Amino acid sequence: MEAAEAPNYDSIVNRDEITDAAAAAFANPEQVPEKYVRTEEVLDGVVVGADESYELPVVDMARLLDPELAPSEVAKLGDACRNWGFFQLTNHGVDEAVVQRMKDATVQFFSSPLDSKAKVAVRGNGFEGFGHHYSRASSGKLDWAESMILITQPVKDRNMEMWPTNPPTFRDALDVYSVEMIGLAMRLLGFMAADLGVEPEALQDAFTGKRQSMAVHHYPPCRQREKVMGITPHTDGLGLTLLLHVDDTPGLQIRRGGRWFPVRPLPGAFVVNVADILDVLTNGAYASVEHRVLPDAERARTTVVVFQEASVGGLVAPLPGLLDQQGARARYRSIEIEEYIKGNFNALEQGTRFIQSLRI
Ligand SMILES: O=C(O)CCC(=O)C(=O)O
Ligand SMILES: [Fe+2]
Repeated sequence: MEAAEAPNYDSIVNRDEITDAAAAAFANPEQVPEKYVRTEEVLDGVVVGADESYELPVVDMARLLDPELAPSEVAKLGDACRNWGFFQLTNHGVDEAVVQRMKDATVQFFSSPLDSKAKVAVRGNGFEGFGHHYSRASSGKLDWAESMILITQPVKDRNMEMWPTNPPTFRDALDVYSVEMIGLAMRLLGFMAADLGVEPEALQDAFTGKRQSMAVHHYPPCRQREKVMGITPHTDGLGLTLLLHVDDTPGLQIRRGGRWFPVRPLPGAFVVNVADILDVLTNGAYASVEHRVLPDAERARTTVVVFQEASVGGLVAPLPGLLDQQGARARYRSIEIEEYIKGNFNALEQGTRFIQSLRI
């Protein structure tokens, strides 16, 4: 593979270790150390309340796979990707045992003592390992969460010394899960292609053999919810994101028209979202939308998130087939994937959005 197709995620992200002090803070939901206090950010934007009825898009994989029901379900999928950038996916067809093993291993990993988790702690400017999520240099504040990030595919890109051995089931659970998620992503991309009016391969090829990384997040409860952020508002920088709720604790919020819409997790569903590269591939037809996490006051929340990278011939660019078919002009300029990854992480740290700078 050419160098341009295997971007290096290290040295471009800044992640803080989970120190003894951080672990102690997370274990005490009553008190919030100054390093985590960011009330102004939390209160930026109205949260749509439980009293207002709204329906986040739900897409049913069983209907997508049914030839009779597919056309209307593909339209629903397309509508979700264009107008929300997010949907919940029901009847996803992923082996329940695989999902359960991943959930169990994740819960066991986070409930083990800090010195055990710290065996795979982030190192230097490393992207992978156990630590805080990305730190925003500009604010100096930290997210109220502990996260572990790993590169999972292709297998040759794995950094096995960063893969936990405790619990002993973790590595195998993740290995099997990561393969299932590629399959799920490819099926979804086929239906997205149908919505976009291009051949399935036109979109799927952009993801085939590309990198997959994953994050497991644990958001401890916090009684002073208005003070802390579980994850800073951001858009996802890669292609497609597949999120699994390990429990039924809510916390994820999606920005729409200046307001935050809480996701009400449906039992057994995945939350799928369009990330920045898919926004570019579709020439802006699909929207990569800002989201954040607020921790719950009472209950911990744990998620497993898979990120699929994409590029076309080493470039992040609108799909040529899509532009031809629409006779449209490109809304984004093309950029090499390596350069894109660097720019994206840099922008994330500064609190800006890299794909804005690619707009023509
Ligand atoms: O845990 C969540 O609900 C969201 C995580 C997320 O946005 C991310 O990892 O990019
Ligand atoms: Fe995200």
